[in-house]
Amino acid sequence: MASASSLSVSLECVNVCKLSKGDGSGRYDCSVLSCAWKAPRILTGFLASTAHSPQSSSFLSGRNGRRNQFKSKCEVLDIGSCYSIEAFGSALLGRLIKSRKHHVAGQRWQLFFSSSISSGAFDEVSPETLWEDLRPTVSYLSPKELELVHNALKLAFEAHDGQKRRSGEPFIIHPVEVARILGELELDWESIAAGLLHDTVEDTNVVTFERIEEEFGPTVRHIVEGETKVSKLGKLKCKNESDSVQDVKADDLRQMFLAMTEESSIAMETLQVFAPLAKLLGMYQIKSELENLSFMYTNPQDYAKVKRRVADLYKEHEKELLEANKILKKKIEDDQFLDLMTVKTEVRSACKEPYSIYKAVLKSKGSISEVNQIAQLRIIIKPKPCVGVGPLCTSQQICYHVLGLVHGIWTPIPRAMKDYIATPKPNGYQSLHTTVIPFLYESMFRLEVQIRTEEMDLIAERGIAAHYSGRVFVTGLVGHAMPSGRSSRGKTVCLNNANIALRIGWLNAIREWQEEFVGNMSSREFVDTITRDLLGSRVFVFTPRGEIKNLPKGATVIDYAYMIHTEIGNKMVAAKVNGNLVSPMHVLANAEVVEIITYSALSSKSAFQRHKQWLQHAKTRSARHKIMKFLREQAALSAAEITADTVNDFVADSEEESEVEELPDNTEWNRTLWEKIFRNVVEKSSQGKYSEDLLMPSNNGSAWVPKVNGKNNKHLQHASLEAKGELLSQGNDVAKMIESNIPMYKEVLPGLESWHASKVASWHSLEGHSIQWLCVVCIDRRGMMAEVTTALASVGIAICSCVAEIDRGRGMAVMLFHIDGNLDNLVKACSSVDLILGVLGWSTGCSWTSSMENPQFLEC
Ligand SMILES: Nc1nc2c(ncn2[C@@H]2O[C@H](COP(=O)(O)OP(=O)(O)O)[C@@H](OP(=O)(O)OP(=O)(O)O)[C@H]2O)c(=O)[nH]1
Repeated sequence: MASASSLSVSLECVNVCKLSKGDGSGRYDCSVLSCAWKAPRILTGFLASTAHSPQSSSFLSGRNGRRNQFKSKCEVLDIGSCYSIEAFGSALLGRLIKSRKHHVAGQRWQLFFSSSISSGAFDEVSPETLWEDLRPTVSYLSPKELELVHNALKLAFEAHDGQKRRSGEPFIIHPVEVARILGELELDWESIAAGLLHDTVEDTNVVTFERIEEEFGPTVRHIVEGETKVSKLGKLKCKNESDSVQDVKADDLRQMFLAMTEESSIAMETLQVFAPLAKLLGMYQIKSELENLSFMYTNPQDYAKVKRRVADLYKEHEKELLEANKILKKKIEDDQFLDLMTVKTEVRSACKEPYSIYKAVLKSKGSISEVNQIAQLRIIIKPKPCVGVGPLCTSQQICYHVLGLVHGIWTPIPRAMKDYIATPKPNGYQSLHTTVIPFLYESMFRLEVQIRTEEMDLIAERGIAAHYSGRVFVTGLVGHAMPSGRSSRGKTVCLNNANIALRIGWLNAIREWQEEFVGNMSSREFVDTITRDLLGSRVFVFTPRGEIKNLPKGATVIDYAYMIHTEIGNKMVAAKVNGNLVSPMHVLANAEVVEIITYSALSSKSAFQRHKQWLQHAKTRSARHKIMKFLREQAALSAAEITADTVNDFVADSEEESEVEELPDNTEWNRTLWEKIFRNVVEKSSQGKYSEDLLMPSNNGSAWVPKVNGKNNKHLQHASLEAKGELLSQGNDVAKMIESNIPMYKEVLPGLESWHASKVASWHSLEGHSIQWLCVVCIDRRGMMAEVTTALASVGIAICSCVAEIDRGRGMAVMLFHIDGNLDNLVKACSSVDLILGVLGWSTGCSWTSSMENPQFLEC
């Protein structure tokens, strides 16, 4: 049983919109379910928020107020930017209830339909008949919990007694159906009780929240109350708009006319948002139901064509499928290894779902009449919990053995094999896939074979619900039986926490994103982020330790760094792929080994500049958000005058640009920004530290202008510095050089300060006057010097002298240039030097003769 406390994801707010009541009540039933739920509550809220008539033949049968429902839904989801995976999970589940019946309507090779409430049995509905019907579904609960659920059912019955839908169906059937679906997902008793009671307070006078809390505890109340608030909000909204009754009716009528188009836009939304979310949550059954129904509504012609094609193919290949099934079963039965290692191995025939077939057609740019591969065989292995002494083999190894059997009897199609056991999908899905041609010499009938254990199959069907259900799983090692959990519906279950933890890694990613993005991202953006980043095509790369990391296709090193850890992304200065230094903008390819080089002492300015550029190359929204946050922080640190507004403007711009994933024309922006930073840093350095009289007056009484490289340099801003501790004097006291304030200097190369000072002093002494210098600290790599000098030359900076040192042990280098150039050029130069791959930072300044009492410096 799923426990409310069993999940690490605790979220503050659940927002849910009812799809439709389907009862013709004409009320505005958009709802917000707002409560602090744990993950299992996703499912309860999701169902509880959705009313559905099992008898309805329409996918979305709400009649009146539908338009408002959906308008409000968007508003609701955005309230206070409070969103959560529960919100989406809830809304998602809402779509499920309706779809149940369509399983029946659909021509499937394998049908299942759990509801046993028949439409003709309305008159016989009583608490006891309903309980008889529901009980088997929730039989995994303890006797005490069963009693509580039974009591909830009795109370719900009492509350809804006499209430009927237009169809004549007693209202109580809806909450019982909700409870049934929750029961099928094996959620905890509180979720199921709340499912039964979710409409009792709102729709009846019998039950109060206090009573629910008294009889069922605060958790059940919390869920029911949250759901009820949602519905009330919809009603209040109507009142607040102070519409007259006529107005409301007119609006209802208008909406009736719009209903048909609404249905298709709702179906479209389901396809675009909710089905992908079901996929994300690993709820493949639900995903398929939602997709097929939406497909039917959005594109009835193609839907019908696909169904016809499936029926034709089925007729055509039915015999082959049965034969293949038989051959495989025999092979499995005769296999001694399987006999030794497994309790049983099932072979099930299945058919690809209509919408999946259609997607494949679109992808191949073919036509529906060309579809020829729809048959699937699923081999579900149940390993023995304990064989002999010690581990004999893992359950995964049994799967690979079965794959060998399949390939031994049938010809596999080259490169069609997929190993989702070694590299599970982000939603936790594990299975081996291969496609074979079983009767190669007689027919081109293709068969997709999926091989997995019972445990993997459970996750394949239920996804997140399997993780948080009471069911625990078969251990990975055959021969090491873990303590057996409750046996649910005859299935052996054992705990394997490591596996579970591994598989819910993606859930943690969502949680992390949610924490990260609350307040920064609208609900819709959040859904987009998840669907795009987690559900699109993937690329698999390795960490230097050999762990597999899984990113969206097109992701760059930047995405990888941020996926590993926000701080890694923030401190990245370069990266290696397969041992070679690459740009962080490098687009990852499968099987690359990616290593991130970080540097903690990067100056804020430098970090700002490079991350600004990276922003355009981060493919994942998650990385982009993290970079934007970082940029704000760095901008604040770098220069007070780069106001939050400036950065916000920039961030807003880049958000828009990010859709097209293009590099911005950054030259103008860079220049302005860097000028600001330069001037600001210099000004900041002098703020509060120096009194006016310490500034050296010029001969003509105006502010003193330093002579640099022998010339009066008007462009240089200047500041005097406290003599205490920060002066570097060198040699025969002919020059003083002020250390620029970039912390990396001390760490990068030992003795750097004195090396730096001595070089500057010697240039100073050689020239006989102040000189301008630029120091670049970087990673030691081929071509670095050429790139830096090119950057300087390209903006008109003259290089008078240059020295460089390499620390091979650390793979770092420092270059010191005696330069000649004005501030504008220097700004441009530093800006482009900063973007050179492997540059960690730079500083610039000028030397002063010792005769000057108040040394001046320029720091960048
Ligand atoms: N339960 C579950 N099953 C999965 C998952 N991913 C793939 N499958 C199953 O494997 C089939 C083939 O998937 P893949 O081998 O990845 O092939 P693909 O690249 O063509 O999608 C899917 O059929 P399909 O017709 O391609 O379905 P669809 O995923 O395109 O809708 C589906 O039956 C998953 O995450 N969970």
